[in-house]
Amino acid sequence: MASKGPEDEHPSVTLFRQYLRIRTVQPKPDYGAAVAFLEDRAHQLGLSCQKVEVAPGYVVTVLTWPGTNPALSSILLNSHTDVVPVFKEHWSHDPFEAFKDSEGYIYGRGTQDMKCVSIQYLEAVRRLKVEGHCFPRTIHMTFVPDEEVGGHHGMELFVQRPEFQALRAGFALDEGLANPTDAFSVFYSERSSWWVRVTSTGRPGHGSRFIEDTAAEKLHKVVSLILAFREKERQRLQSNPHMKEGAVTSVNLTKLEGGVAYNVVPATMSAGFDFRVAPDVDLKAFEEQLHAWCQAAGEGVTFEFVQKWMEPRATPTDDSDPWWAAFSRVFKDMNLTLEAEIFPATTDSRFLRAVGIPALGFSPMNRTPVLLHDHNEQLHEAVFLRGIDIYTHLLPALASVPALPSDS
Ligand SMILES: CSCC[C@H](NC=O)C(=O)O
Ligand SMILES: [Zn+2]
Ligand SMILES: [Zn+2]
Repeated sequence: MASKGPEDEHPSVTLFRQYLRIRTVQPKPDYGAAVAFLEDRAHQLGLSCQKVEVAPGYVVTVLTWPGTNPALSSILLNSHTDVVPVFKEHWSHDPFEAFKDSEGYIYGRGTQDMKCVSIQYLEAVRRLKVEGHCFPRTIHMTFVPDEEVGGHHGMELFVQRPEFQALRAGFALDEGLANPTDAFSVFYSERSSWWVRVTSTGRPGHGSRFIEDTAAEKLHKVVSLILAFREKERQRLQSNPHMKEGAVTSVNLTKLEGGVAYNVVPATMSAGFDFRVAPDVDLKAFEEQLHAWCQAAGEGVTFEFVQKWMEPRATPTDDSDPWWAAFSRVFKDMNLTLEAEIFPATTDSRFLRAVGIPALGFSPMNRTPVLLHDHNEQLHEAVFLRGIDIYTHLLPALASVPALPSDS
């Protein structure tokens, strides 16, 4: 596909590229610049803009398009403003320049995760407003900080605030993942993150000796047991072509710590694991399993949680659910294929679902490889623009869902 020159670039693409150039990159995101950009958009679109500082320096920006029936609950369109760091030397273009190649591929951190979605929401609302539409339900667009490091200074705090209650959200959309095929992925649940530090203690001594009961031997045992479990889950996924990644539990050994010198046997060593526990797992039983692995390794092996999510929830995906019916109908009408899945990592949707708000994770990117957090993250401008079309069909459908028992 031939690319248009800058003079005839679609204005929504130009806006997307402007937003990509804002360096909201962890660990020191320029949130001030993002909030200023969003305030400007609110002004351009004639929308009210509320800023809620959930922690010092952490602002949630809320743009609101009021509905015609204030008695109804609202639609919440969520996106996070931060992006993950880059290894610049591995990129073919500056990740914060929003370079577009001659074929129309836009390179940049956040092209998929998830600055595309933020701009698609804004541009879909703009188009619908310009065309003179209005819908019964209010649409709120929330732009939150801190998602990429866990949302503890973002959505986790926001859902507890009176300003959040006042939004009266009945249903939410948040991020999903690209899909390399013709189909679009939608996520109705997600795995629970359990970050676990296993600490092993044992007898120290001189590095030249056969010391009994060392911390390292016992740590090795735990690591082996956990990696054997990993292999079992990997096989379970691989042997079933219908199974998606989010349906099994994954684990990776992500940290190893310990040791002071080559010739000193250390008394303590530790290993860090990133578990992503599938939503159908009995969490209490799984914690018992962690105890059992440590116990099997020997005396003095313990574990602690660095991150532990205990409230997995699923948003209904049966046609008797009015939100799902409205959402999926749009895809049927547009002749697009939807694949409903469990999100393999975590998103801010978990905080919304935990306070009882049904949420679907959806980033409208088909025919696109999954490149979030990867080098050369990119998105084709045609896929981006098609995403705006999809939202211009989705928003009217969702914001017109008739009154529900939960609305009163
Ligand atoms: C559990 S907090 C970390 C959140 C992070 N979210 C997106 O990548 C993730 O690792 O899934
Ligand atoms: Zn994201
Ligand atoms: Zn991310």
